[in-house]
Amino acid sequence: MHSCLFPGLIPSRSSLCLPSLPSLRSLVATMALVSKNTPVYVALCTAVLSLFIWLDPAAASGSSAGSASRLLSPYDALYYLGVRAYFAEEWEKAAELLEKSIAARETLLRTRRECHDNCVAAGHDRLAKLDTEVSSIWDLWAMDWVQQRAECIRFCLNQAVSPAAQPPVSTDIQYEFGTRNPYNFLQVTYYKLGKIQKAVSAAHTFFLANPSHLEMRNNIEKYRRMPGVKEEAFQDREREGQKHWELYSSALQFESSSEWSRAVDAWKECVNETLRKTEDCRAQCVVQGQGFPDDEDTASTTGVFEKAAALSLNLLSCQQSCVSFVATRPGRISPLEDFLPTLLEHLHIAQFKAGDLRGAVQTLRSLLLFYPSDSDSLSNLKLYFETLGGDTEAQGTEPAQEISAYVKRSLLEKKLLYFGVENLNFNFTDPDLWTPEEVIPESLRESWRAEREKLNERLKEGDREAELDDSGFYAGGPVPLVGVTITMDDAALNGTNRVVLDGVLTQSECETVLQLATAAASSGDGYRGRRSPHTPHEKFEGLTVLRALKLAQDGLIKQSEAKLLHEIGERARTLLHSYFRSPSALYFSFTHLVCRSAITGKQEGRLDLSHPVHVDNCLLEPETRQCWREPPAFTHRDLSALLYLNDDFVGGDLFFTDRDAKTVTATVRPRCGRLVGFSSGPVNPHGVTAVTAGRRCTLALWFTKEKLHRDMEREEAEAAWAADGQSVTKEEKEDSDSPPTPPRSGRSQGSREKSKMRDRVTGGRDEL
Ligand SMILES: O=C(O)CCC(=O)C(=O)O
Ligand SMILES: [Fe+2]
Repeated sequence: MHSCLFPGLIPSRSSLCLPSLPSLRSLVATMALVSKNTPVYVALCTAVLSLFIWLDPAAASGSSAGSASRLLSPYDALYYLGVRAYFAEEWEKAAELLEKSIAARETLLRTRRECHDNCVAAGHDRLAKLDTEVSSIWDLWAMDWVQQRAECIRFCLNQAVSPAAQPPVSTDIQYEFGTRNPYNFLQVTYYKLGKIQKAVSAAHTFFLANPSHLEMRNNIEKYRRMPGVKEEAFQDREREGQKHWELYSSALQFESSSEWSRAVDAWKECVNETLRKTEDCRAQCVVQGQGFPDDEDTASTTGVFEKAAALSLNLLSCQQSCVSFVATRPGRISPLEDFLPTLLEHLHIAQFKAGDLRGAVQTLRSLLLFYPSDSDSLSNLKLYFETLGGDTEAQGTEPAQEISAYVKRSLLEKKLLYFGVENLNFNFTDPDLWTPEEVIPESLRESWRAEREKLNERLKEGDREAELDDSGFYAGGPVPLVGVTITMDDAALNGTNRVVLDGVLTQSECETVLQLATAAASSGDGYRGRRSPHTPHEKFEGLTVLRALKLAQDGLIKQSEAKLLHEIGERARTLLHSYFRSPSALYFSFTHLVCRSAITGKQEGRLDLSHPVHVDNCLLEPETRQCWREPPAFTHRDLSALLYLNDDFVGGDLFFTDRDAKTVTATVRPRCGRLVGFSSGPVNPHGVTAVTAGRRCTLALWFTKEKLHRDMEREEAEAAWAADGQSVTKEEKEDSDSPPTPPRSGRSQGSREKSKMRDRVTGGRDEL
């Protein structure tokens, strides 16, 4: 029941085409699983769900724990129903069910924690017998203890949670809630209901965990401009679970303003809150249940002890992973490394600065439990002792008890886990950097050493980027167009698979395309000027080839101008395909003519960028230098290109950086006919400096090696031209006299309608 409901959503989702479809990775993933039996399956699932809700009235109410007659409903079922109501545009119902599913999940997590805590002591009396008995009797007492604990937890959960809500939810649902996607649905739902304050807090809650979601960023900006929307409306509804991050930020702030005693308080609270949250997470591992490791064949052929070992290893691994869970900020993919030791490091320094030397010694001793031979910590300890003078009592301060217990328990878990890795084929990713070498089996250390050496090799100056670019492109091929020159290559641009070509457009071609941008912007069709999704100080206008075609059909621009836009894209593709010696065909993935204009009067003291540093096909995480090829990044983009049209503006330089998103490795000044090409992956983080005066126009192009991801809109424009008997690859003579023709296909019409919706809060597909 828990996993059968997703396919039911797919037909609704794809057929309704609502303006702001929350990105359900899981829905898309499940789409592949939809078989020809899907409608039956969907109907069955829906029927089962309705029956469940009918049998258990508490389900629809998402009732809270505490009374046997009103048991807690499964939050995933409520969520599915809420999403169904959303796609059926039943907004009241959607809001009610989505809220209930959020509340039911909160209650479930709280109940599990309570049951865990209530049952900690269950069966302890049996444990006392372990020392007194031997052999098989010993086993029986141990099993008795397990059963007592199990019975206690079962009883506790049954008091409050319906049986259907007790098994773990599917990973899809975990992902949905982990990425706060229910708030994405709620944002639209409340907007539709005219409940703007609630829409704002839902938008804000979602955006905090999805900071690169451009559509939501636009929505938030629109909300900010709405009369009556106050700053207080931007509330994080998940704030309760993120207290330690709030404390972390304020502690850092106190530190930077040298308010040491306030910093001490904030760091202490942050440590406590982090420990509390870790315990909470670990309790969930115990109560929600653990499956066997992946290899089910082994699990089914092995005996009781091996199964028990597999299960306990899974439990330990889940508990260890809480370190990463707690250390990952909302909206980040990776945890902050060494989180707890880092907090202690900050704390002891703040204590020292605030004059609490005894506290500083205690915290430093706690830190030394993680890194017993760290030379900086040891010399700090010496310094603290010296400062304390003869106060031997203070010098002898023991580490904090909870930290000692934490380290001791963690070490024991790691020992068991590494034993499993070495001898039982178990996979375990250690979330900590402080794990002492002696806990890690020698064979594992050996293979890590080899990997590290390989990486170090690669990190040697100059070698680094070239080694890591796996795009398949290989810069340095010929440039097959007369008049085009290579102005900067990899060496000049200080990177890999980057190029600047000049002379790709003539001055008059630049002027024509610039006029096209002006005409499109003032036509009221196509994209209207809207605030840049990247900065409030600039306006953003864009035009695709298909929209240009429509403007031409409506007689607002010349056909030849629309075709020129198309043709110069082809020119760029030919040049870059050859220069980068692309091993496969390159398809257009997305192209638009885009202008960024400084908003006058809003430029004073600007510190932001016109386009923040990013990588085109993955999500860059500068702290870890990782780049995640996953949505909302445009993961299918392989090659990026910018064909510049003018230089009469201030600012607006393109720059490349290192993966830290800070170290600028090359800068390119736009000018008419200059084409910059680069592979879209992690070797090429880039950004655009603020445009502080004038308008900067560019034809931005992205290519993909996968035909599946080619730009269908572009093909639609080509088909329309072909149907008219017009060539689309050659420049045409002017045809300003030809009468405007209506759009040719339903799909074109659809696109136009979409463009009209663009200014609404719920916005359309984001094409940036
Ligand atoms: O306009 C530019 O120079 C760069 C724009 C860009 O990086 C992008 O749109 O992804
Ligand atoms: Fe880019």
